[in-house]
Amino acid sequence: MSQEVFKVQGASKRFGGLQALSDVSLSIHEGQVYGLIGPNGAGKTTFFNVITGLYTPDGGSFMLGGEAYTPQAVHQVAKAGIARTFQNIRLFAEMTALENVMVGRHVRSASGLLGAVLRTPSFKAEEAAIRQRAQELLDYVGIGKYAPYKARTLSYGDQRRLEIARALATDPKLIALDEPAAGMNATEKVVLRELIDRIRKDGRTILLIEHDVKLVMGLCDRVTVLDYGKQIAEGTPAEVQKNEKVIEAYLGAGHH
Ligand SMILES: Nc1ncnc2c1ncn2[C@@H]1O[C@H](COP(=O)(O)OP(=O)(O)OP(=O)(O)O)[C@@H](O)[C@H]1O
Repeated sequence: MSQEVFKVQGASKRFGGLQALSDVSLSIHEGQVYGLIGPNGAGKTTFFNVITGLYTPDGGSFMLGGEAYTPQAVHQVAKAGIARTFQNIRLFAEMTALENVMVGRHVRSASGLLGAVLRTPSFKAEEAAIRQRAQELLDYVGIGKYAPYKARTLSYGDQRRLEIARALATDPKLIALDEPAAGMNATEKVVLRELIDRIRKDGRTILLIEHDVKLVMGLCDRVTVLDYGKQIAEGTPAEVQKNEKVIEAYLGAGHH
C-alpha cells in the first residue's frame, strides 16, 4: 500500500457553544485525491483552518509525512509541507501572476522572504531560478501567457489556477484546495478537473473541499462527509453515495 502522507486523529474545535468539529479522523495516502464534503456549515472550512494553523484545535493529533505535525503559524505550515488555496481567492492583486507564484516559492528558498525584501546577494542569485520555476508552474496550470499581468486582471477561473500554481510552488507534501470550482462555469470545471487529475498523476497528494458533488465523486479516491461537525461517513465515493446518513444530511430539511 502507498505511504500515508497525512493523518488526523480526533480533531475537535469548539466556538463557544458550537461544536464545529467533533472528533474527526482521516488518513490520506500518497497520490490520493481525498474529498471533504458536507452541507453548508458542516465544518469543512474549520477543518482546513485547523490543519493550516488558522485555528487552534481543542484536540487531535496530526502526522505529516510520517512525522508528528503541529499546525502553527501559516508560514510554518507551508514549510512543514501543507499548501492551501482559499474559498475566497487570496492573491496579491497588484502583483503579477509570476510574482504571486514567486512569493510561494520563497518558502523553499534559502534567503527567504526577508532576503527577497532586502534583496541580499544570495537572494539575487536564487531569483533567476525561482523566476524560471514560477514560469514553469504557470505553464503547468495553463496560464503561462499571463505571467506579466496583474493578478486582479485575470479571469476568475484563471485566478483560481494561479492560486494552485502558487500552492504548488511550495513543493507541498499535501495540497489543500478549498472549493476550487466555486464560481466556475462548466467549461472551466472540466479544465480544473483535468488539472487536478494531472497534479495527482504527477505524484502529489490532494485534499479537496468541494460543493460540486459530481466533481468530487468523479475525482476523489476517498471521501469524508461531515455534518454538524461530525464525520457521518468515510469511504470511496461509491460507498459514501449509498450511505443513508449522507443522503439524509443532503436532503434533510435542516440545512440550506
Ligand atoms: N471563527 C468562528 N467563530 C464562530 N463560529 C464559527 C467560526 N468559524 C466557523 N464557525 C461556525 O462553525 C460551523 C462550521 O462552519 P464551517 O465554515 O467550517 O462550515 P463549512 O462546512 O465550511 O461550510 P460552507 O460549506 O458553508 O463553507 C458553522 O456553524 C460556523 O458558523
